[in-house]
Amino acid sequence: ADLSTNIAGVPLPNVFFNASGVWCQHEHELQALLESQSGSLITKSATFEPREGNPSPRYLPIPNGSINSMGLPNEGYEYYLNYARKFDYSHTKPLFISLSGLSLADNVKMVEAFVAADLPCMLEINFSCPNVPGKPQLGYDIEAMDNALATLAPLVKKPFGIKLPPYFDIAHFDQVAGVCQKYDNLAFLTCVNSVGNGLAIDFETETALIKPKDGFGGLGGAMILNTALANVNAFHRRLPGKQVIGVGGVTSGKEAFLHILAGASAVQIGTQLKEEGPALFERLNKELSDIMMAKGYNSIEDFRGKVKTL
Ligand SMILES: C=Cc1c(C(=O)O)[nH]c(=O)[nH]c1=O
Repeated sequence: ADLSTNIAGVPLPNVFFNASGVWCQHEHELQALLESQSGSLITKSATFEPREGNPSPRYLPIPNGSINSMGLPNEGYEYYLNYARKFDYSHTKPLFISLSGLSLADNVKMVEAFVAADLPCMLEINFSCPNVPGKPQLGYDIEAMDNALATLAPLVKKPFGIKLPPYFDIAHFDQVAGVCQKYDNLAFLTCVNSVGNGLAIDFETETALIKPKDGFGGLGGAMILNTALANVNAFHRRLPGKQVIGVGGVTSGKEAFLHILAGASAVQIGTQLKEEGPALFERLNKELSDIMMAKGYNSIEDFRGKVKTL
């Protein structure tokens, strides 16, 4: 079956790529994604200055998923800007760049640098990092998000996307969609980031599993699939002129199929990629293709967003 798709008109040979933050902080990791069967690749969310991030242990697999409080470790935006400059855009797969400034001013400076470089890469601005102590995430401050978009959208000029946290209230879906609708070049939403500030405790040692933030960290993996599907479908229904990239709980072709059925135009993988490595993408392509053939679908558009209701 044909797993190709496009985001803001940019073709992807297949729907799969990494979730920002996983297998993408350093060039050798990005190279492994480039050589994998992924349909694209996205860099670790960049801040203006390089960051060490939080003390370890800061990521752990747990039953049905993972918990992390990485603390935005990254090489600084210039590292990723240089990578974007050197990237061979004749590749079959496009490059996405994730930006996660610690302030609007930092996001402005990074966006301006990328726009000035005039590169074909796609920007995904992260409004939802849950793990920077003292920095409440933009995604849960609707006014701050609107203000950020009012500043950043005109600067970016070309189509771009934002990475959103999960929402759990219909009124919030309505409010966030209302804000996003105002920005014509906001072309896609990536839903969802980790479910913020969970707590994993070891029964034997009676101790939190990860070191930062008293053990509080973002939850990912299988346990967040149904929250992710709801966010993908909520924004797919509310924003027909925009696209949604689905992420959360994809461990096989089956969950990818469900994300697309919910409305996703592409599918990112975090926890499962962290655990399985880039060979995952060959498996997912085969599993999704087999599912589509079994159901009589030839392309993504044959079933995308067509989830039925009772
Ligand atoms: C960019 C920081 C993020 C981090 C992090 O670096 O702690 N973890 C997540 O689960 N999501 C994020 O957006």
